[in-house]
Amino acid sequence: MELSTIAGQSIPTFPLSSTDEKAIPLLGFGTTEYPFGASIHTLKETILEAIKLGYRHFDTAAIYLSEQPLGEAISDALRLGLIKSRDELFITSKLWCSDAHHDFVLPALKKTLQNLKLEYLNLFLIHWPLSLKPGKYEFPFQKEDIVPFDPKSVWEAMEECQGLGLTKSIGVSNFSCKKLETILSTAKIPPAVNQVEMNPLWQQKKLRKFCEEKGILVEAYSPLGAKGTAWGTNRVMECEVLKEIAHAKGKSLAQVCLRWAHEQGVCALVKSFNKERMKQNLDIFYWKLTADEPHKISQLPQCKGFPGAAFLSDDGPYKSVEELWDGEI
Ligand SMILES: NC(=O)C1=CN([C@@H]2O[C@H](COP(=O)(O)OP(=O)(O)OC[C@H]3O[C@@H](n4cnc5c(N)ncnc54)[C@H](OP(=O)(O)O)[C@@H]3O)[C@@H](O)[C@H]2O)C=CC1
Ligand SMILES: O=C[C@H](O)[C@@H](O)[C@@H](O)[C@H](O)C(=O)O
Repeated sequence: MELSTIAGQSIPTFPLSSTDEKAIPLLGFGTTEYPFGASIHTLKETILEAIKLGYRHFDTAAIYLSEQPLGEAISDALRLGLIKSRDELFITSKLWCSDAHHDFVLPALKKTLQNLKLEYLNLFLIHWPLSLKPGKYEFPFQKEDIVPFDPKSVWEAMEECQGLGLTKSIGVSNFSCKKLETILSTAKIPPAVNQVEMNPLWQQKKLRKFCEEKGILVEAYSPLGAKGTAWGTNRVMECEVLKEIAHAKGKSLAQVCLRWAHEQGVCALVKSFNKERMKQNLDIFYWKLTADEPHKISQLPQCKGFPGAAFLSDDGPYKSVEELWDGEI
């Protein structure tokens, strides 16, 4: 793992693929919020502030409504000289489920690039192993819009996107080991990343071991439990064991969660639109957890924050959370 110094901050990076000279910074800035787009009018300034603080990795998605403000912030950062070139940034976006059909993937990526005013993404992910009727972007979506998902043809289209140079790497999100196996069984380009919920209360031990064996980098979303969102809970931020560790270290509970994720060898994506917390979340690289602390964390009872009930339908493809996560819940 190499250390790259950016804007006074050192965020460790990892060389994700041979097609991307820009290694992935192992801490990324999340741009979703609940409800989606709630602070769309201030988001550009927030992201610009994040760039000033030293964030270089940004996670967006077509469904978040944050692609456009992120693109505007990047243009402003270049104009203001905060960065010399777009190549200094690592930008991820995601294919929404209504575009998870072979012929819709490339147009969706082109639209994403247009929103971002960029010529390429660093990473393009299938957001969920799920398809919705094409053209439907309402959120929350209707159960009757859920249609069968064909991983093989969607992945082929993702590979075409990488082949065209419109994204340097491709990957998936919210995929179980079994669903990754399905992709790997026909893939010409294996997924570089699986972005999943991961925090001290949902540690993903089995999935992480599988991904490590296959050379797939795990990205941890909701590393603080996403308190206050439809997909999160306050359980992580109110966990007594984490509070005790934070108190003993003189760090915040959020910093303990992010440091723990970092020490587990994953890339953590954290969202804060508050300047002080944005700063605090960056300060996780110059101290360590002591040996007994990860041990205490590893003993915490596990409880998934977002089982994904919205993605279930009586007509399938997933009728239960066990089917959605292939029993890994
Ligand atoms: N692929 C997928 O399906 C998903 C991907 N993601 C990605 O992962 C990113 C991060 O996950 P997310 O779900 O947003 O949840 P997080 O675990 O990052 O939690 C975000 C919440 O924590 C608060 N917070 C942030 N920092 C601190 C701190 N230091 N102290 C106290 N509270 C804090 C934020 O509030 P405030 O802003 O007020 O600081 C916000 O309410 C997303 O933004 C998105 O990019 C997320 C969910 C699903
Ligand atoms: O009901 C669905 C959820 O809100 C889901 O869409 C989000 O968790 C999303 O995956 C995200 O990336 O933020």
